[in-house]
Amino acid sequence: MNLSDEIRKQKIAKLTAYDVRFPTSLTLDGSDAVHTDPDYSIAYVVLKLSDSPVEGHGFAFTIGNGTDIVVHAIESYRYLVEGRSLGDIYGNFGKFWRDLTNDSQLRWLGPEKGVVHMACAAILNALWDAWGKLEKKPVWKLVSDFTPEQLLSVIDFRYMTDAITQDEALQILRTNESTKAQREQEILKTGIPAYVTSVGWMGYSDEKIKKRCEEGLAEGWKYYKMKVGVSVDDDYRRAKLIRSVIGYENKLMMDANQVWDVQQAIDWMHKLAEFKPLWIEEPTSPDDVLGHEAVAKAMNPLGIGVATGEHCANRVMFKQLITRGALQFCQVDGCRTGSINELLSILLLAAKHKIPVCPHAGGVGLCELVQHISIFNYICIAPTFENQMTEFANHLHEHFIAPVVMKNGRYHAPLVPGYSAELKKDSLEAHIYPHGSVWKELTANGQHKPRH
Ligand SMILES: C[C@H](O)[C@@H](O)CC(=O)C(=O)O
Ligand SMILES: [Mg+2]
Repeated sequence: MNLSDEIRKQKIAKLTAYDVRFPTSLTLDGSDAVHTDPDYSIAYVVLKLSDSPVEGHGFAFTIGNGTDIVVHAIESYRYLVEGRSLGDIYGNFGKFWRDLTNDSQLRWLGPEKGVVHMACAAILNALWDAWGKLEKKPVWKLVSDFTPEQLLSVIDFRYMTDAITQDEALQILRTNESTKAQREQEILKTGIPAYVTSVGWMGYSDEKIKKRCEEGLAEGWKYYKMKVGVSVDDDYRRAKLIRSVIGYENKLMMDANQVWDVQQAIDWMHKLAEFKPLWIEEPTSPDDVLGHEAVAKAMNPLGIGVATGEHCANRVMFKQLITRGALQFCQVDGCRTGSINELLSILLLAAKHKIPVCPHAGGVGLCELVQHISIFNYICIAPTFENQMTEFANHLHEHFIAPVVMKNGRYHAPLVPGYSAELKKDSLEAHIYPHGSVWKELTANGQHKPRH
């Protein structure tokens, strides 16, 4: 990896982690069949450097209670991060990724899954943010400018080589190399396609759903997602309502958030099939590869795909799902798997199998992150927008220093250096849990009761 001396000499001087929560449960933004009252939250990492005012900011997304556990886990990795030079980290990022995610004792809590993996993702996201800022590039541009060989060097291919070899990955990247510049110009002009989730959260009234769909149409949206899975009669009524507003020329997707047994998913979706959903998302347990495969087989004749990924812990799970034909839409998440290093291996595997990647972004800050992933995926790995769109949820963007820019239902490429992950100072301070001003006030007036 080519690194300037300026970058190489920096050390990570300090890692700080914060528990930051937003009270979205008050309005039921983000609610679904199983997460009925989420408070969108992040375990937020700030990395200070030894010889530069640049800071790396990153996070893992959570939905309230338990964010403190992720913060604690992040702090357990401090000894591997503080004092490390950036030359050492970025110079061989694949190796650093392995050092971090496979700490010989902490790995027992995963490995590469759950709270420890989310903690690693938050730290790695902050490192990518710092790298982008030091190179004065948004992260999508930083990664897109890598040569195929440099790109491969940040990936840990262990556990993937039976599904995709480094040579196959190199081939995919080399095939796209000569036309990268063209696609970069294209996305700078027109952005990338997106779909909107915030029209159909489970806790919204019919009136609110109708209004949100009408607003969506006026804003130029073509793809809409609704939550399903509590009552089939309610789902039927809501799907009919949404279709009556958006018509059949626009696309509708459905998300069950893991609520069903396998056969129940199949039966339920037969009842909703007349609304022609493009996909059913998370029909059953996120770990149930065979279950997803069975649902996919049953949905195929109905023209409905299976989408999943927001709860897929790592590349190994994606390997099972993709190679078994158990998903038709790959919903990688910017914080659950091990950041860009691991995402790259999943994107390459998806490209090998011609599976569209539609990153998950229903949360706080996820849209800010995943726009980078979709952009470099399009530029370097999967140069198509056929069924390949990025989720958008219209909440809490105002708290970020460089929020997403949406126009006509499309993300416009972020131009600010870094990973778009940095919170405004005031927002951070006000939302720190439980002592930030927002939480103090909600607790004092009885709108919030701590759950422990
Ligand atoms: C709890 C989250 O809001 C979840 O419902 C998001 C999700 O499933 C999605 O965006 O997709
Ligand atoms: Mg979902």
